[in-house]
Amino acid sequence: MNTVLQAHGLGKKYGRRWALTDCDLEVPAGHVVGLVGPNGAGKSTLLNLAVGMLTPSAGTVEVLGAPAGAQQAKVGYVAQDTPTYARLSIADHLRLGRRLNPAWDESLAQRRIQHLKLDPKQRAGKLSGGQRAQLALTLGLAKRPELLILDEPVAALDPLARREFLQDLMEAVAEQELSVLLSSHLVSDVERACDYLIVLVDSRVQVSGEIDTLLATHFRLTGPRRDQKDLPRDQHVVTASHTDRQSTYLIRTGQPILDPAWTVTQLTLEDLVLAYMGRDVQPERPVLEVQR
Ligand SMILES: Nc1ncnc2c1ncn2[C@@H]1O[C@H](COP(=O)(O)OP(=O)(O)OP(=O)(O)O)[C@@H](O)[C@H]1O
Repeated sequence: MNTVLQAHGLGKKYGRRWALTDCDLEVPAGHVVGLVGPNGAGKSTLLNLAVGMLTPSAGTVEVLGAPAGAQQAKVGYVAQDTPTYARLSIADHLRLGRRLNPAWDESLAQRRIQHLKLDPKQRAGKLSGGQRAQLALTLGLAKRPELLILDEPVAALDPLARREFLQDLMEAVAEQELSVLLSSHLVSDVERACDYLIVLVDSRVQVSGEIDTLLATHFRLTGPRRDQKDLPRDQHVVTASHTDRQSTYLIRTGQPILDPAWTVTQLTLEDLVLAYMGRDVQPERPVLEVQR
């Protein structure tokens, strides 16, 4: 697999408290990857380590084949609070982008600002939260990076702006060789824009893989009560719940489910994400990567 980001045993400590511990993760090239996980899972810490804004307390992280932070011209980053310079105008921001980035795409930047109906003379400090996010996202896209890292990029946008932004992002990916890693709490946004999913809980990757493959290999089985140990070995249990008479399993398998006792239903992406987010962090049988 061609990767744009690789973390091995990665950890970050703030004072005496670990924010991320022993994290192993690979992000494949050529995808829009959605990084999903509960609050405090370590997503922002991981992304900050990946762009070199933080230094690891343990382990390593490589981006585009080099230590994090060494490829700044090729990596675009929009942090969670979409920081901009309050006293600089939008036009100043674009000027700065042009000066600092060798591959700067001025026409893309101008087009987006115009389309967003933003006044180039307006200072960033006077923009609304959503407009500021759009400015930061415009700078990230116009940099024409090889890897664009976005920490909750659409959180401050209204639903229409969110949809348009994700559309722009997908177009940019289709037009150029761009890989994207974005964190989000909104599964619907991940579903719309991403083709690859990573679920991170407590610094651990619970599942990762192409979304189509994940959806084709995860099922809900409902039927008469049955012990987990009586399931076929190729059926990896993600979650299980039982009543006196009935069992419900959420399983991963690459094999057909032949047992007629089960009612088999397909999962939505939200079902799948919630199942992995809600279960114990250390699975009985590790379910790390789903491949066909
Ligand atoms: N500057 C900091 N100082 C101390 N602890 C921190 C700091 N930043 C994050 N943490 C802690 O590290 C852990 C991981 O935080 P992080 O922000 O990486 O999680 P996250 O997955 O991005 O969460 P969210 O989805 O809420 O944004 C949390 O327990 C958080 O309290």
